[in-house]
Amino acid sequence: MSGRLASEYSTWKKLQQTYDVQHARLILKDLFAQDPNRFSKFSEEYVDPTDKNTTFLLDYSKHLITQPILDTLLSLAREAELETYRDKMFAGEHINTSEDRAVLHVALRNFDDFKIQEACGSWKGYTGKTINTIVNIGIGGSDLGPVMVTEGLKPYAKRDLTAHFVSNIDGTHIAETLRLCDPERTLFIIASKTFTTQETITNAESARDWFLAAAKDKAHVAKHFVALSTNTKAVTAFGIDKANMFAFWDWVGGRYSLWSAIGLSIAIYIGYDNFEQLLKGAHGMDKHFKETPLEKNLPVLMAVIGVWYNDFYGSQTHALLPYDQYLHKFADYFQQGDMESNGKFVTKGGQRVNYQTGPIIWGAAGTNGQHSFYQLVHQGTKLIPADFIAPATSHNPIANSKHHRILLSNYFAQPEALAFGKTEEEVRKELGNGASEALVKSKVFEGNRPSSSILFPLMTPRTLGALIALYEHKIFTQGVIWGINSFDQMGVELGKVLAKNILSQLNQPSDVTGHDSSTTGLIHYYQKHRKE
Ligand SMILES: O=P(O)(O)OC[C@H]1O[C@@H](O)[C@@H](O)[C@@H](O)[C@@H]1O
Repeated sequence: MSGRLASEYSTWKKLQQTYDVQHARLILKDLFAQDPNRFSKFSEEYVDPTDKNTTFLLDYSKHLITQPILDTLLSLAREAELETYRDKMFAGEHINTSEDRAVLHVALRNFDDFKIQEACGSWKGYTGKTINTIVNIGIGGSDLGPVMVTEGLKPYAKRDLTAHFVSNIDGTHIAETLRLCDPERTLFIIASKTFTTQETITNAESARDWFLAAAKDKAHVAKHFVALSTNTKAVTAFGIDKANMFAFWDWVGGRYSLWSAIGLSIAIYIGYDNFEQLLKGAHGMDKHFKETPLEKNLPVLMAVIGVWYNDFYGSQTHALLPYDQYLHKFADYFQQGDMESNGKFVTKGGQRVNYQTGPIIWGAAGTNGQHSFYQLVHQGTKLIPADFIAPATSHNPIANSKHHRILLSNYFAQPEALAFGKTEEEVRKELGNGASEALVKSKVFEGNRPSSSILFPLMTPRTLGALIALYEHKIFTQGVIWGINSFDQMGVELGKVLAKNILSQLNQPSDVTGHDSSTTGLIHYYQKHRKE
């Protein structure tokens, strides 16, 4: 985060040479054959420094690395002054330089300083009925975290409460959600750091109209609308009482905000005690990141291995593959977490980078992905590093855990198949003599496709907190190495500005001015065919 070009570091140059000379020889099958201790060397059990019961295993042995390569990757992190920038973040220095802000989501997990009260339960609606539904209206960081965590921790949910999340400006999203709600028993949580986001404010206004159509009296809004924001003025202008505003601060980035008041829907849904456990789990990982030597520092290891593929192997993407249905939003969440943080082509010093920065993050819950895109992961022409994530124990051990054993057999098998593949010789043997050459070739798995495996005992609030913080710090580390500011999001602005201009031109064809012929043609076609 010094803002220097990573390609200028001596260790970067060394890594490039190492790649050029060695990559053809980095074959997982051989690396495992040469060293029977490879697994124990390249795996680490995380034990939460504040709670020995929160653990998981990170196996990074199925990566195209040797000890000297890993050592050089860690030297790269040192040359980029990772430790200094990490300490600056924890000390509250303004490492978000473009916005001149501190980056202190880690302070929210130091929850002695932070309390939010449980808002539901005793909370009654305007007719005196208890609240049984919450609707979080927010987008981006004010939506994805609450959605991912409430899904992830559903087994801890209070069963008498339903949570909905509305984000898209598409009227279908709010309309379909409101169909499921009773105005007398619904609490709307308007989540927006800035309270100016067009989608959120428009959805909130439509929710308020829907509510008032039933409740009639504006005074009842106070019982059914709360706000999570940094912008008191805009919240009160909307008509939400200041007393119903849960504040937070500009040093909490949107995509790092589930730990703040933005987590209210999570706290209501799983209860405050469980929310606190989530924070504690993240705090444990913060401590690990802050205090563990880089050689054993799990987010750092994941980050530097990611840099190896991204910048030297030319991998374009990174897949997140949780073998846990509860984590089906995990990849969506880190799509924003990673891509909005590290999708930048300019360093903090303002230079255009001459290397790749953030990878494209994608994924789906296993085993669904296997029946969809794994064909390409196994036999396509692209190298796709992947993280396989699973719990040893399921919250739903139905059929004597038969489902879970099958799920986990797939979780173990896929990384094995990716790494070791199937040779032509093996295929030939299997098919016997008469098989065509084309058929033989089509059944070969080249292997040597790398992955990490993360295995934890059971999905608990504390474990999920640790896992989220693990990835946050991985993203931070990579941002430091690439010299970019991981904490602004200038790239989302241009489209917003253009949309605002176009919105004012949608009435009639003669209003459409100042665009290229493609954009003009598209808007004209829309104007011809709309029925409103
Ligand atoms: O929480 P608010 O202010 O509504 O922002 C919601 C989202 O807006 C987007 O444009 C991004 O910048 C995200 O980082 C942010 O989380």
